[in-house]
Amino acid sequence: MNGKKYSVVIAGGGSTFTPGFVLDLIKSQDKFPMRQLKFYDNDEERQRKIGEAVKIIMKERAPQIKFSYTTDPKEAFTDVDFVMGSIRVGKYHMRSLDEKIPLKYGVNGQETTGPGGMAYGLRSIPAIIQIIDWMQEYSPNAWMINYSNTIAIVAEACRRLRPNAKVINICDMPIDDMDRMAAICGLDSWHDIDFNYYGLNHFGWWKEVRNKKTGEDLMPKLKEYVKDHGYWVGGDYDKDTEPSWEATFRKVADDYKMDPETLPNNYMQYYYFPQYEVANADPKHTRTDEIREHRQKIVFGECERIVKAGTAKNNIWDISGLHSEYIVDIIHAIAYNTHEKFLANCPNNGAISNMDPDSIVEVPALFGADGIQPMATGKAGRFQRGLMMEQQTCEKLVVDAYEQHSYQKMLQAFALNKTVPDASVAKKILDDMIPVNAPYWPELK
Ligand SMILES: NC(=O)c1ccc[n+]([C@@H]2O[C@H](COP(=O)([O-])OP(=O)(O)OC[C@H]3O[C@@H](n4cnc5c(N)ncnc54)[C@H](O)[C@@H]3O)[C@@H](O)[C@H]2O)c1
Ligand SMILES: O=P(O)(O)OC[C@H]1O[C@H](O[C@H]2[C@H](O)[C@@H](O)[C@@H](O)O[C@@H]2CO)[C@H](O)[C@@H](O)[C@@H]1O
Ligand SMILES: [Mn+2]
Repeated sequence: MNGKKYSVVIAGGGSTFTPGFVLDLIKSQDKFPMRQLKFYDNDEERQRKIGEAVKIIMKERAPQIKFSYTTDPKEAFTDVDFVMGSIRVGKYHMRSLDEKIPLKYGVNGQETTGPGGMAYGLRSIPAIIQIIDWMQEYSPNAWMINYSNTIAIVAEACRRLRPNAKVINICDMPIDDMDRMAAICGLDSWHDIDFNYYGLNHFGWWKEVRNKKTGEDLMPKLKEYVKDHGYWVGGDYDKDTEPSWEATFRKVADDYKMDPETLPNNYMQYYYFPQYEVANADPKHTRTDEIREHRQKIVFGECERIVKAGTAKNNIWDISGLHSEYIVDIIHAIAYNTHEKFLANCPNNGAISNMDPDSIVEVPALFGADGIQPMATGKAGRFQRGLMMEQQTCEKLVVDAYEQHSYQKMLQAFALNKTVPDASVAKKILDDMIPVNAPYWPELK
């Protein structure tokens, strides 16, 4: 340990994941000692509901850490070592439209994939760039660990618009999938697994999965299980897993059959089976509605209970999810220069030998004080490379649309996407999305 105590700001303090992240930071004071924790949000009321509960949590469990929350960027981003990006531009209101507008035209509506994911990505670009600029102005030595989606598009925008910024774009889906692989193989957690993985964000495959301790190749055992059950573990492991997530993890059994040489990221379902997605969607009740009825209700209800009770004793986050442990691991690796292996979304530069150097890819990387060192993953398979070239071109076209304020580029991004059957459908979806995204998108001409 270097004796230093760190200062962290969560951008998106009103995020449903904030309390869990805070509890994990508190739990990790031995490995990541802190002197200050701040929240920043542009929705004062939403953030206050979480902030007031966290104030009680901090007083009871970590009084040594100075806590505050603010909507003032200078106050938020001054004197910090790490910025955690957890914003949702347009909030759930816009996510609901990302999901429902495509479904009006028989196209799957989803948070980070298809037209919904591209719409979300275009909204996120200016907000993330702004946060990067505030960080660089007020705390020039800080690192930003960005979770804010659509990661693939945000990462391409960072590559183009802020190539030297200290930002790492991460995703916890492969970690969640590997935690399931560990459970399937009778191991404790994803920490017991070594792996070779490549792809784009929410669009990837495992080439190798091994027992980190013994070196045993776990792929045969996993393939035998996954072909029937996907990544669904069931029992105690999945006692709190929501029905739509159960369907996703079970669907991996079909995703896997598209290439039995590898194991798929569960997001492949949206690209392999778009007709299945539409057939099983309810245009009037999408994932956002489920979250409003579940995660958001639970999180804000628990914060209200804590404030009313005046204590955080026995709160629901004491056994926190995977989401935030992963982030704490990453921040620790950078703070203490451990060069541990995680996954990052970054410029390819040869990590996948037969993809363009300027592709944004999701690959294993060593995380340290100097940022990330992406690892060589070898060649993409012919099937995977074809899929990736199309998808990453869509992602690049969205950033073209942002930079050039171009309707044509955004239309091409939608029309090229594997989830959209016809350019005339792409146009209808885009024309419906433009007015509702006016507060967030550049004007597309
Ligand atoms: N990378 C990953 O694998 C991963 C995993 C889980 C969640 N996420 C992402 O984390 C983010 C938070 O998720 P959530 O469901 O908790 O969202 P949420 O809607 O509950 O909270 C997001 C917060 O961001 C705030 N916000 C929106 N625009 C802002 C801006 N310009 N500046 C400051 N604050 C702003 C909102 O007011 C809200 O309080 C989303 O982008 C989600 O997609 C990513
Ligand atoms: O529909 P949501 O909002 O529940 O989830 C969308 C997000 O799903 C993934 O994150 C999961 C994560 O994989 C899991 O370990 C746990 O932490 O829950 C997260 C949210 O459910 C995905 O990686 C994110 O990018 C999505 O935003
Ligand atoms: Mn993700």
